[in-house]
Amino acid sequence: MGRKFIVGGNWKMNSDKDQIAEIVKNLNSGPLDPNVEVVIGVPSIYVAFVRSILTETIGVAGQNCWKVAKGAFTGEISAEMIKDVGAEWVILGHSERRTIFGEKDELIAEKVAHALEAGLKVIACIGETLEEREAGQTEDVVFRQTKALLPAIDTNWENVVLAYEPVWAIGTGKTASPQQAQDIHASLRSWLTSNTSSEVAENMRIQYGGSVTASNAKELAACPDIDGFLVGGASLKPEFLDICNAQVMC
Ligand SMILES: O=C(CO)COP(=O)(O)O
Repeated sequence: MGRKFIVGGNWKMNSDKDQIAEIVKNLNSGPLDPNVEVVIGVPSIYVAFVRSILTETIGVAGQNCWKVAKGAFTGEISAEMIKDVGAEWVILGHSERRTIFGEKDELIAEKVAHALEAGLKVIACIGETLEEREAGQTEDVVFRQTKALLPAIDTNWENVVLAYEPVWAIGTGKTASPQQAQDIHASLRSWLTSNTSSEVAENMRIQYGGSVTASNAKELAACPDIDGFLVGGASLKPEFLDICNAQVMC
């Protein structure tokens, strides 16, 4: 069986209740390709609201969580809480968490381990900065970021999706070319073969993220190792449906 295409929307810190009602109305009315899994990452405070109005065929994700279930961590939210209010997924290790909030590989691994233990599925993000790409370090960086996750994931690979998001392509309008993205996805898959198992590598869904829009989605979706997208800005717009349906339209 092939890998099921999976498209995530990452709303980041955007939207209010009125805008959410509008976006969800659009998603609920579709049409959505039944062969594509769709998940939307919403601000935690809106998870319950989104879950209550969104069609059950679309998953809901938190965009971050803390690494333990409960305790004296003022301002934090646990994986258990995200699950309790109806989300099935959490996005972890996003480059904005890494750069703005200083999250390191080790902390991200702890979060991934705990989220999986709590019963959430995880979209784990990796990706190089422009400086790292220009210094020829792209593979070193994404392999290092993925390696840090291995003990955290252990045998739980079926509940993990990897999102390759080159930092220089996020929110910049500068998409990786299909070839650039495909090259890294293929290298990651062969790294997974060597460092996990050929079964894990073959089944692992690797999303591409970074300025994905309805106009570049089809070409990217046609690449053999691109198994979906993680979409920021365009996930707030009606074109998100076209991105979700990109695979059937190519
Ligand atoms: O960060 C992203 C998704 O997680 C990508 O954001 P953009 O699609 O806005 O570039």
